[in-house]
Amino acid sequence: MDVRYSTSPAEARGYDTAQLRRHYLVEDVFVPGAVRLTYSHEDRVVLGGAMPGPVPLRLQADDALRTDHFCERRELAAFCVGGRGAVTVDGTPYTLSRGDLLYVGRGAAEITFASVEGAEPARIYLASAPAHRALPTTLVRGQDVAPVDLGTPESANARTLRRYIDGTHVRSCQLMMGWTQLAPGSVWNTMPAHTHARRTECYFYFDLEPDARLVHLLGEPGETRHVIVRNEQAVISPSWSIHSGAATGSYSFLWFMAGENYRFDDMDHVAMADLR
Ligand SMILES: O=C(O)C(=O)C[C@H](O)C(=O)CO
Ligand SMILES: [Zn+2]
Repeated sequence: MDVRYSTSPAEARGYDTAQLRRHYLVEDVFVPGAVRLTYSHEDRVVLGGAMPGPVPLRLQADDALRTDHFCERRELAAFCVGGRGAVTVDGTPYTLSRGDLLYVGRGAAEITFASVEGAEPARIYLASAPAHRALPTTLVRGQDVAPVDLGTPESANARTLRRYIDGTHVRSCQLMMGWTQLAPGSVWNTMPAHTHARRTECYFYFDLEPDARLVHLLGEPGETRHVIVRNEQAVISPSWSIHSGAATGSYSFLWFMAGENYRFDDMDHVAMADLR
């Protein structure tokens, strides 16, 4: 497990490109035949990916957690980004197609990932946070999540947001998660920008063409920095950081949050005039 320490706004002001990337960018989310995880000390979230080949992959606890099982004291969301996957939780299999999400409650002991035979290998994005109680493992089909349209083509930020985990379809302790898809021709997400001092948020960008790049903005509103992101990479945003981006082509992203409070819309909005 790749471990990332928390960072402060004062430190981030002095980071060069390599330091910004080392602290905030997660480059290799999907590695064939592996589960790759990053543990962040920001709200103790874990993010990563599983890309099972013919052999099922087991989700291990890792020394960073010092528990017997990964979900012994945490909850997990597994979102199918591509292919068809089977996630088995304590003997119960759930089949996921692109756009489906499985929430796994605290206490699940044995979690494995497999690709469905004959289908394209599954790419399953993983997001996790500490949990104070056990809530039911729940499968959410993408088609059952209501879309909300945001932005306008004139502002190049027309996009559709789907909230998968916000207390409606799934009860969770801390995790809030969703999928935002940019409309053709629109490139900006989350602008005007916001922070939420109460929570860490991570973005996982996908559906970019191989040569396309996304400029992800982070940092305090008055001291922004950027990282250049390619397809299927993730960015960790500490609670004091904006999280916004524009790409050279169309894309999608998964966002998840964990920390204090459980209200999607308790953002601290940033006026355009305050961005630097
Ligand atoms: O497109 C957007 O705007 C988003 O998806 C915003 C995220 O959901 C977010 O930052 C929630 O705090
Ligand atoms: Zn946010």
